[in-house]
Amino acid sequence: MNGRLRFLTCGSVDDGKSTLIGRLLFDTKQIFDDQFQALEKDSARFGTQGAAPDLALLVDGLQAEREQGITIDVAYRFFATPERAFIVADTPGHEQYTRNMATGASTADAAVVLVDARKGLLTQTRRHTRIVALMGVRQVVLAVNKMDLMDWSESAFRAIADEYAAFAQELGLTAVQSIPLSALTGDNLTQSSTHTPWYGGPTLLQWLENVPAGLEEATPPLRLPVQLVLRPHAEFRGYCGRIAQGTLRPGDAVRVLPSGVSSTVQQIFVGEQAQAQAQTGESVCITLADERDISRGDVLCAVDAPLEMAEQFHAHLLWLHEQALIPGRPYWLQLHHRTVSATVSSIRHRIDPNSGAELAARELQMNDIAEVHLNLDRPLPFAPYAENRPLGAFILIDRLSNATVGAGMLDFALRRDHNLHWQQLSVNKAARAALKHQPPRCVWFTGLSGSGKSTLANLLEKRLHAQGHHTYVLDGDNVRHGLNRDLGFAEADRAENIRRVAEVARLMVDAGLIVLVSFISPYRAEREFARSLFTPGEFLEVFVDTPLEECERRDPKGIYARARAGQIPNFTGISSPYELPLTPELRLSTPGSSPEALLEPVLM
Ligand SMILES: Nc1ncnc2c1ncn2[C@@H]1O[C@H](COP(=O)(O)OS(=O)(=O)O)[C@@H](OP(=O)(O)O)[C@H]1O
Ligand SMILES: Nc1ncnc2c1ncn2[C@@H]1O[C@H](COP(=O)(O)OP(=O)(O)O)[C@@H](O)[C@H]1O
Repeated sequence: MNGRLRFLTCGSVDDGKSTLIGRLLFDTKQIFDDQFQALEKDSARFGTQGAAPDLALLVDGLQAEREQGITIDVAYRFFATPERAFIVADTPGHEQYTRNMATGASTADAAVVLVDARKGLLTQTRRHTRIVALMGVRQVVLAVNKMDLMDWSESAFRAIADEYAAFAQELGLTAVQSIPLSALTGDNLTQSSTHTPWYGGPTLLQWLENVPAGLEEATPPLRLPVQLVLRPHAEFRGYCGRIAQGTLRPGDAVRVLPSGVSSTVQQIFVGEQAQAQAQTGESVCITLADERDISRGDVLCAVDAPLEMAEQFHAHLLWLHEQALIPGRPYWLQLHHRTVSATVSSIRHRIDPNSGAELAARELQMNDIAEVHLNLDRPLPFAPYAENRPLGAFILIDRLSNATVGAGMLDFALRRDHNLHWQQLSVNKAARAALKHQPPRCVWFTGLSGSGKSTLANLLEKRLHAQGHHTYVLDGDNVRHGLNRDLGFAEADRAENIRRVAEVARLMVDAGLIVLVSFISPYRAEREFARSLFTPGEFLEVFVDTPLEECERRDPKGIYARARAGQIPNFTGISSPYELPLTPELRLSTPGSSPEALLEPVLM
């Protein structure tokens, strides 16, 4: 046996993926008799192949069944020949295809890229190959399918194979094999074809049986990301996870990251069994000689070769959501088993899937691939994806909907943060606030233009000032003339606008001030980010709740009239969204009340 091979299939819809997997299962005798009889019946009713069994129905049928139940991103099928066992990631071909494909590719040893011989290479072929290469899959086979419809033309095959080889070479895929085949007839799939005397290479199955498997290095040093801490009773504390690299033996000295504390491995369990050794790819539960504070997301490393830690990265990112990626907007980032807050600080460039050209981009749309700079809210242990997939692969999650919106690969740490250390200052926030005899606060007014944010913030400042408090008002109109002069009103600009203002407000609160912020701040994501910069109780969100009609009626700057006349694009409430605050500390409904009356409870 050549060990187990994990592979995935990809290509455009209708290239014959289901038929190909169906035929592989069928020809390697993975299909039970009763399934085959059902298939013959279904083929007569729904099939596209006349009286012959339609093997695509086998896969599609299972898929339909699956889609009725819980949604599974990727289904894994198992089959085996005397030579090898296989796990094929079947990535359903609907609109979430790219996401599923990326998930499948992240654990695959090899990829089968299908093309329709009649169509040749398409954008989708190139995009998928790019993702496969990006995800670190080095073994790629091009299955030139439907050769029967091209009369087994050698020249047609060569043209496609040569074009693909040149493309693959650019991506660093040097060992690409192209195979002329027909998934429908089975030619060159599991049996050598009599139609291609000019082809001397392997069948697809031979290629799959012989291609090298295994990705992660089994060589030291040890890296074990902790997935779970087991504490069934007071005497036992086990740390469980899958070894990402290296070997592990009782007595080994380990260092825990990020904390840096060290200890010695006491016992290693694989399942219920105590073992003398475990290595890369094995799921283990270990105990340590000392009581250490270790939690999910920590990484155990060889004591003398700990992982690098960083919080700023150069990375490749695949965007997976209809809602565009907005630089500066905070997302959750999950790296091995740790979740932290992160922003894309800049999009270096987007990559053209066809040519590989580097294109300028301010946002990323669904299925875009880009190189970006990432900013995490704290340093994490990591390895470049090219060196170790489990320690360099991350996903981005929307903070409000919890949807996975991006998948990426860390390339390297940006050295900048290594030279930057928080200055330990002896006069701190508490000392500054004490001198001012006030608790520092950030009062964040949000609402439509004309809702009354500035009026209320100004009045509140006047009152606080009269009481002897130290205050400052940050107002959209003013800040946009200076610090944020470079920003407009597109979604990405507004996100950056609020990010900067939130950071400024944090500095002012750190200075001991009561800061009153008055910005439309239409997106929940940015308001939540602002909140996250402060300690609990320090940040007060005040929703100035005035209906759009009332704001339009007031129109103190005549701005709504111009927006309605089509003179102002992306106008909040008209052609750009305002996401209502869900749980503000305070909601002030302004129609029918004076600003003084509204602020009375705040000042008591
Ligand atoms: N397209 C568009 N949409 C909304 N508002 C616009 C726009 N263009 C200019 N203005 C004027 O800019 C003020 C809002 O700026 P903000 O920085 O508060 O906006 S945001 O928080 O970034 O959404 C806002 O001022 P306020 O009326 O004080 O809210 C408007 O006068
Ligand atoms: N209860 C109220 N609170 C605040 N403003 C009010 C209220 N009632 C009427 N207004 C009027 O609404 C307008 C709000 O404008 P402004 O404070 O500049 O809003 P924003 O800063 O949200 O754009 C002002 O003309 C103000 O006099």
